[in-house]
Amino acid sequence: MKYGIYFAYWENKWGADQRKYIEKVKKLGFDILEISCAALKDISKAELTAFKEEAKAQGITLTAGYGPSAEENLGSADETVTKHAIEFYTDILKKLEYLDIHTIGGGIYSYWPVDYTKPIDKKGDWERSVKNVRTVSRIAGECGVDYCLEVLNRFEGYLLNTAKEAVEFVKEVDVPAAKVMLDTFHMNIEEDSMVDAILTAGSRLGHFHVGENNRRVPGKGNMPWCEIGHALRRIGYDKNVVMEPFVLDGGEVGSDIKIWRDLSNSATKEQLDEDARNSVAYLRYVFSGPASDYR
Ligand SMILES: O=C(CO)[C@H](O)[C@H](O)[C@H](O)CO
Ligand SMILES: [Mn+2]
Repeated sequence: MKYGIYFAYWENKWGADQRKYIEKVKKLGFDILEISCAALKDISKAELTAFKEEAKAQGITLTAGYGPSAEENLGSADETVTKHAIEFYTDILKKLEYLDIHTIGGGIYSYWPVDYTKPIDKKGDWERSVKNVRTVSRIAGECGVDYCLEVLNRFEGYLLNTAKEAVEFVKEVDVPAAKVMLDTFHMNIEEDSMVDAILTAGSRLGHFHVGENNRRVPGKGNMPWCEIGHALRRIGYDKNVVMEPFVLDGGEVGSDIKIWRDLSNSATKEQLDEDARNSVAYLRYVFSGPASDYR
């Protein structure tokens, strides 16, 4: 398994300049930096090249996350929206291919965060989304990218709330590049058992986000990390484990993630870095070992 962190731990804007985090995460002991596709929308070829070269020079693997806007919703009943969404993903996937990024994950079958003041048509949106994710994940496959559908908790999404639903969805899409993505923060709200959810996803698990129950760095909350690691080893998971801590309030990120207090306890930049460094060392230790080993 390779271990990473989402840049937004340090930022309050999705579209922030993310290149500087490549060197930082390398120094902190990570293998991966996860970036937001928001930064790729209007990026120049020169900037893309600089990004790619920096990652190569530092020996860092890049992955991509995204929370699509309502205008990029592949499940929308409005054909203008779904047409625009398909064009948007086609452009992003080509950029990911150029950046040598092989994983995109998030609520990329719908939009995020969902506006619950509007009526929800789960059945209709599911059908439209399966059809349009099929189109987009075929393009992803041609670009060498795994299109990973993140299971989100009920307050952030309504189409895929459990691993079981995501497996059904991915089976209906029936394209090899379309995979299930789990996130321990969301699983903790929706799943009966963390272990059973991972076993349910099995070989379809394409990407894995880790975070505590309150979205602090792994090791600072109450998640059963030993059992989670054991379940990942049981399914032979050898892909990416990306931590997605959110501890800073304020800005676009604080508002979308619903951070209404400073979960960092007024941490300095150095303390935030130190927490990330210790957390990835902890995860490497807890998640390693033979499939039969609980320790
Ligand atoms: O878990 C998540 C949201 O709660 C998602 O992984 C990301 O935050 C989202 O895709 C935004 O990039
Ligand atoms: Mn996540």
